[in-house]
Amino acid sequence: MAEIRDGIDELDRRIVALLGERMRYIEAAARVKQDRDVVRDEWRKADVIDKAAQAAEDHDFPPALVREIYEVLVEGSIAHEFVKFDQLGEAGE
Ligand SMILES: O=C(O)C(=O)C[C@]1(C(=O)O)C=C[C@@H](O)C=C1
Repeated sequence: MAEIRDGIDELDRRIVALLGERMRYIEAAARVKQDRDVVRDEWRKADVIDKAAQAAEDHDFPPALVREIYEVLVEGSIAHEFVKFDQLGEAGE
């Protein structure tokens, strides 16, 4: 059991490292977007979640669970992007 848990812990470190890498792209998006109205993009959110669900099927992981995880992930990313977007605006004022 200890070996299994070590394996899970190692994978979790890698998953969180990748999530951090994803968040750096969110921050890049905040720098590139010119208008606060385009920070939230519902079409793109649905596109991201659909692609993640497809990837889940490819990797034998429940797609419905990935949809739930990505709903939280993308909403958290949007919230983070708004914070960064607003900070950039304040810095430029
Ligand atoms: O694709 C974008 O425009 C992003 O900013 C990335 C992202 C995401 O988390 O994938 C975040 C905010 C948008 O609403 C849509 C998608």
